[in-house]
Amino acid sequence: MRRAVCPGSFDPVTNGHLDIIGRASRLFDEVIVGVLINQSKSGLFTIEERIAMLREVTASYDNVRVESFRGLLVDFCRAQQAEVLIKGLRAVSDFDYELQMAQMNIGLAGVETLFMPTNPLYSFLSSSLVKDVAKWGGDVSAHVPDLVGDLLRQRLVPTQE
Ligand SMILES: O=C(O)c1ccc2[nH]nc(Br)c2c1
Ligand SMILES: O=C(O)c1ccc2[nH]nc(Br)c2c1
Repeated sequence: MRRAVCPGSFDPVTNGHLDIIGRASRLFDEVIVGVLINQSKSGLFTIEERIAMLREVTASYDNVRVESFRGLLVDFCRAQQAEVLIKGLRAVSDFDYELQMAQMNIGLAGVETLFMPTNPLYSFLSSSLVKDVAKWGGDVSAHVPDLVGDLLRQRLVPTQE
């Protein structure tokens, strides 16, 4: 059983994330989307909300599971019996940090990291950019699943000038 973990904050999930998750689901028997519980940073959406959004938008993939985790990513991989991490790469600038993490994770627990080039359509996307644009009333409907767009609008009353 070939399992892969796809980690992130997913605050919220974007079309870029969904592209990576969908492509990974076609390569592995099972993909576990790991939502990081990060005590030091409070996000826009709660962990439960992020998990609910992810489960909703990945419902059509029968081999994708969504779980949250805290602490070391490699411990989560071991607990899930996943040998591989899957990460999207949007630009060369992503690679520096990702390479460092990948080398650490191999060293820590022999967990491999496979990088997937993001669809060029989404290479400028990030959850934080989407939140910033939505906060000021910008239209992000092309960049996030409809469910997420609706929740963003509900959560972020456009900030008045
Ligand atoms: O949601 C995040 O923080 C995040 C970060 C980095 C990421 N690389 N690939 C994916 Br999918 C991904 C998700
Ligand atoms: O949403 C983010 O912050 C984020 C960061 C880094 C990322 N690499 N690939 C993807 Br998809 C991705 C998404």
